Amino acid sequence: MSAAMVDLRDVHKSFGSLKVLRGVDLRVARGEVTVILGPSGSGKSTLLRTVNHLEKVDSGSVRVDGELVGYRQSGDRLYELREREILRQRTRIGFVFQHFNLFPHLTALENVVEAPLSAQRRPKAEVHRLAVRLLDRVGLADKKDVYPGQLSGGQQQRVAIARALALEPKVILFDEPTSALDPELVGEVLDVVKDLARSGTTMIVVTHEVGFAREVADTVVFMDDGRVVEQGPPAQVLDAPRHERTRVFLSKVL
Ligand SMILES: Nc1ncnc2c1ncn2[C@@H]1O[C@H](COP(=O)(O)OP(=O)(O)OP(=O)(O)O)[C@@H](O)[C@H]1O
Repeated sequence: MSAAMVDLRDVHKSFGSLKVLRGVDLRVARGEVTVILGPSGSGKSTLLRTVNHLEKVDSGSVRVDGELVGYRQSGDRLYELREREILRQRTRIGFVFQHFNLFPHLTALENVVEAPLSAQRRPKAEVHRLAVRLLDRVGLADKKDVYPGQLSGGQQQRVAIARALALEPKVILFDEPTSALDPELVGEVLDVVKDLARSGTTMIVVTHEVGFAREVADTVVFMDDGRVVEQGPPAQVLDAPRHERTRVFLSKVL
């Protein structure tokens, strides 16, 4: 069993003949923030989606908090878990998408309480108190009864973060959480993610925000062409990259 909160070993994934992940190893320690950078199409989103079994791996293994994701092992054989078990695992792996994916017909508060009530069957009063606290934490205490359509993109994304936190996940995965936002709204969302980092939330963040990576990441991973090309502390990967491909990428984005 691994001490890492997230542990990927030799993960391969293809779509038809397109090899998108070509043997990825990734370990994220408890309480640490890993930022994944890389060119468009390098496999970052696909990698993130394998962590909660939104994509099934072709080979290799994914573990979260020591538990194999999506499969049960018996002897040498792997059996895919039933849908219900997969959904149970997903409740402990938060996911924040580029496009928020809030329910438009539910208020901010109702969006936050939905999964803890339906998937975790926790007591209503407790979940409501938690949701009010979380909306306050993301700076939206006064918006709890407002529908997503009346919120800015940055506010919607902050509701989505509160919704992920409400499941009390072991890790939160962020897939380009600010890419769909107007530039002036990026900072308010990154500030919430920074606050989570300070409080010791384990996170994997796919982003193009190199400044954020420098400030917040414990580990920066640079991916290219389905492989982890380089990983290490921000000062190493961003300021003294060892690989030519990392240098070329950074020279384009910095
Ligand atoms: N469900 C799918 N079916 C077929 N091809 C896919 C699927 N999902 C992703 N791909 C392809 O896999 C490759 C990697 O995509 P992925 O989204 O993981 O890259 P990325 O590094 O996150 O890129 P970006 O920064 O543009 O989001 C791309 O060529 C993409 O078109």
